[in-house]
Amino acid sequence: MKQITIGTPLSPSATKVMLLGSGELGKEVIIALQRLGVEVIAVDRYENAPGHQVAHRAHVINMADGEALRALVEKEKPHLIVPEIEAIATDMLVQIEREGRVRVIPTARAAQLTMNREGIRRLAAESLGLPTSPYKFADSLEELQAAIDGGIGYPCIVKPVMSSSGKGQSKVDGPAEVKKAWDYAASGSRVNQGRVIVEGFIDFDYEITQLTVRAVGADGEIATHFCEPIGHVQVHGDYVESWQPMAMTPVALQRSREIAKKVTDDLGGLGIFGVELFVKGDQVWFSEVSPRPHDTGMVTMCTQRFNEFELHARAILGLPVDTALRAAGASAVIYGQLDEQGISFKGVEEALRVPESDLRLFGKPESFKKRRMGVALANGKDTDEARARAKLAAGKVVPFKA
Ligand SMILES: Nc1ncnc2c1ncn2[C@@H]1O[C@H](COP(=O)(O)OP(=O)(O)OP(=O)(O)O)[C@@H](O)[C@H]1O
Ligand SMILES: NCC(=O)N[C@@H]1O[C@H](COP(=O)([O-])[O-])[C@@H](O)[C@H]1O
Ligand SMILES: [Mg+2]
Repeated sequence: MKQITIGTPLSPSATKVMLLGSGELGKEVIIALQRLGVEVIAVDRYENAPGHQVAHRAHVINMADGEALRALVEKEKPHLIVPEIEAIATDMLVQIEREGRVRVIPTARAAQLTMNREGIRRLAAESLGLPTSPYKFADSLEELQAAIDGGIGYPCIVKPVMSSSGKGQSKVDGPAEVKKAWDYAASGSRVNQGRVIVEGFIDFDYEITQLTVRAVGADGEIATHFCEPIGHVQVHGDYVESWQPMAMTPVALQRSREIAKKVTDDLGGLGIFGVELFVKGDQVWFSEVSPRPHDTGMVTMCTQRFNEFELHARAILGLPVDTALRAAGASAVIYGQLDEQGISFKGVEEALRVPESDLRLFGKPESFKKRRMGVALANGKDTDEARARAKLAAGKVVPFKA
């Protein structure tokens, strides 16, 4: 793995990186890359996405359209392609990578396997033998019912095979709720595939994201680095709060990292991964993995020497990383609360008066009641204090339409 030479942006020597997806996570990756002198091209499905607002150039295309994707890659000729969301034409990324002119982060195969829950779940459970919830796939309501009756049982979780941030996901407690879950999955699927995964419900004590970085070491070999574990709370499958470090037993931490190492070794390439794990006592289950920065990892903007976006930027360029924790901290999500374009925010000043707090307002052009529009960050003497402060700060910020 070679280090990439960094040139001058907007000149023939420029080192060019194309982000596929330019939401709140991509925006921070772009800022980190630009600080290292990289020329960044931001792509998303709609105009004025958060990352578009801070990139050298912005494009709006249907990223699930392989031909549109290829045409843009040929026009921009980036050195690296950095997928930021799952819903992209990953088959085309595999082809482009094969042609050898562009590197896909971390690898086109990783993007392809994680785009669809079936790909990554079968890899983790069936090829790598990692512990996961029991699961089955279904293409119709009848198959879903048969999967539940045939062993998955109640309660269970139904999700579209292609979705994220909990879209189309529901918990099913009994037979009366199966049809509703099927219909909801069909409506929430990113690409309406009409296929779902049904998973046995894991009654975990807590869940974590183990941020795992694959970066080039001084010897030129790829080494794996772990961040301190991040604890989080999810509501309806979407993260609302996260904190770092999460206190874990030594055995649970070791098992988490063994699982993270196995799955990221298999996915390969360079960059950061968010490995999602469920923990009960010393027992650990693999849930899923993002081959990119993770939403719960936004907390690292106030906890680590280098946040997860900076780590991703460094790792993909072949540069050294340092995953050290600096201070205990927490993040709390700010939802849009309104279905409106061009909203404003009251209470920013009060939020920033909360001790050791900070805010990110993403600048998304359109708000939905449950769209993540910002995040509050806070430090404290421990994660309890940080969590209380982050929630307090987030609660002070009130979206309104002027
Ligand atoms: N089998 C399960 N048992 C118990 N809880 C679950 C299970 N599957 C999912 N959950 C809960 O729902 C959350 C979201 O699930 P999952 O990560 O699969 O969805 P997602 O839409 O891919 O989310 P994201 O894209 O934000 O990571 C989990 O973090 C967990 O809180
Ligand atoms: N769990 C995945 C995740 O958090 N992805 C982040 O949300 C954005 C989409 O937001 P939107 O749906 O509000 O456009 C993505 O672009 C990415 O930054
Ligand atoms: Mg998840």
